[in-house]
Amino acid sequence: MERLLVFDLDGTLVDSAPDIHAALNRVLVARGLAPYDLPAVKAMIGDGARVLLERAFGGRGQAFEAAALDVFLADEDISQARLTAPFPGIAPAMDSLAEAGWRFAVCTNKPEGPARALLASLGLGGRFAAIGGGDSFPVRKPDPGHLLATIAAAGGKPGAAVMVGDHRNDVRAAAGAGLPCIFAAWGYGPHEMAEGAPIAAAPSDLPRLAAALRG
Ligand SMILES: O=C(O)COP(=O)(O)O
Ligand SMILES: [Mg+2]
Repeated sequence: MERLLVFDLDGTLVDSAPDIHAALNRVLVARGLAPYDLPAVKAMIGDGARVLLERAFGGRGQAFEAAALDVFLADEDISQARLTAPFPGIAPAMDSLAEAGWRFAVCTNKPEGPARALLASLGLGGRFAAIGGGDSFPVRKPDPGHLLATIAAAGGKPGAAVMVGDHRNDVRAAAGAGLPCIFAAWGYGPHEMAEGAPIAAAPSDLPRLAAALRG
């Protein structure tokens, strides 16, 4: 059976925090609120754009405004890579996985439109059999339904799939869907979020770990 590696996007495939940081701070500063530093923003990523803004506004003692989410998502930095790039080693790791017969999908809590645009702007869009965004299905990670729907959209089978992600939401979605997850140590989540999942120190570990999980 054809094996499918399902990548999380922000913090796993691409280092998008610098662009998210810049766009978020523009929204805050335009409203007279203090900006955040990059590590603080990395710690707020993982549950989608709306929750990111709720956390950022909440941290400044302000209620979330729906209008701010529209401004944030319309910011070019969210969908056009300016500071964003694939993490070092991702491209060669995908090349060797593809040679070993793996196909790829993306399961991200970022809304699907910006996720697709971002991957296209990096020249990566064509590498994925499916891109499941945070608003593509009725549920999103950590709900396993998001991962299962993405696998189905890719024409894959959960029994031949592996998730790779940098957040507890990725680990829990995979556990709920009954498939293994590799935790990406290069991402934004602290290692405790692996919750016992095998940890890849670098993308170059992925071919070996994925093969061990679905040999
Ligand atoms: O947009 C987010 O908060 C998280 O996105 P991810 O699921 O690709 O990490
Ligand atoms: Mg992530």
